[in-house]
Amino acid sequence: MGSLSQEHKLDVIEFSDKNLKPGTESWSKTCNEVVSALEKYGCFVASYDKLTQETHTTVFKALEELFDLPTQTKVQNKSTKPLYGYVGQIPFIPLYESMGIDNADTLQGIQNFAKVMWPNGYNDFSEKLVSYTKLAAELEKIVVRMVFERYGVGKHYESLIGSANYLCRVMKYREPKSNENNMGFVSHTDKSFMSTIHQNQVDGLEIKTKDGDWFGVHQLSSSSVIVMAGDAIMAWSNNRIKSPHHRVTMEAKKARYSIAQFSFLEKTVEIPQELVDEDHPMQYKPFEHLEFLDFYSKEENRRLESAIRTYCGV
Ligand SMILES: O=C(O)CCC(=O)C(=O)O
Ligand SMILES: [Fe+2]
Repeated sequence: MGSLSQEHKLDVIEFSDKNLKPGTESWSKTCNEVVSALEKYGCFVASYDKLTQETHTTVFKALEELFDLPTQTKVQNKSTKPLYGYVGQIPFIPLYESMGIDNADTLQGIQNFAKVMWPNGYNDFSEKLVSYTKLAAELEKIVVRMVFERYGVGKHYESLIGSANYLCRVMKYREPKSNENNMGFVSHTDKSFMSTIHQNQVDGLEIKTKDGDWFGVHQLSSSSVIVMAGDAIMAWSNNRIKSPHHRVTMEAKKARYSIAQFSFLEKTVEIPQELVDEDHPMQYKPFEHLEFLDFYSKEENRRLESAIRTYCGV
């Protein structure tokens, strides 16, 4: 792997009560910052003060307990939806293990998952995890609203976000052994509309710029959440926002835990007509988000340079 560029750094944008009142000057300023960061790198760091140190600590303790379960229990995490179940024990990404939780912003969704992991009774895993996932979903909705307002299509926000379903993937990257490569997860773009990522205090996420340079994401705090554009918002925005390639490289001699939460829209996604004009001809046909996921889950489509372009590009 090539060396990392030191020239790039993700913007850090503050999300606190004082700049989250729609209609205020500081709300508009934050909308501008959000869109300019997304247009530049496809992601940014939200400093989200509702996410407390206590929630952070509680959630990652719960994840440690979860990943300490026997593999034969963890593989019971299955779903009828493509790409929603257990992933691990894969020879070319040996450090990586993850599980998927559908309807992750609801206590019920997490309880359905927890019942499978602890069939004989039960701890308070769901209450702990939901204290994070609800905040992550809320943050994502604020960001989406800001993007819509900034692009002058606020009137489409409610109907789009009303159809969002949240998949949470909880992840563990174990530390590499001395004879192992430190690749945690391969380069990819997310298939979501948007994603949020929160990590324990172990770094590893790397982002690719539009010019092809890779850089690491550092100095995250317990209230930092990375907000990242997925392929679906790239299509919806008619390529104004690009979903960035990213990967995980393990440097520390300590396990990394992270929580990625992905929004999927259970409706047809189409570019608002306001975002199509002579200078911005329509780049993508309308598509069903979950059918796109189905397409991507097929082996022959997993290594496409851009699955979304192949799927519905004009
Ligand atoms: O663990 C991370 O920081 C990133 C995970 C990721 O990119 C993904 O699950 O799509
Ligand atoms: Fe990702």
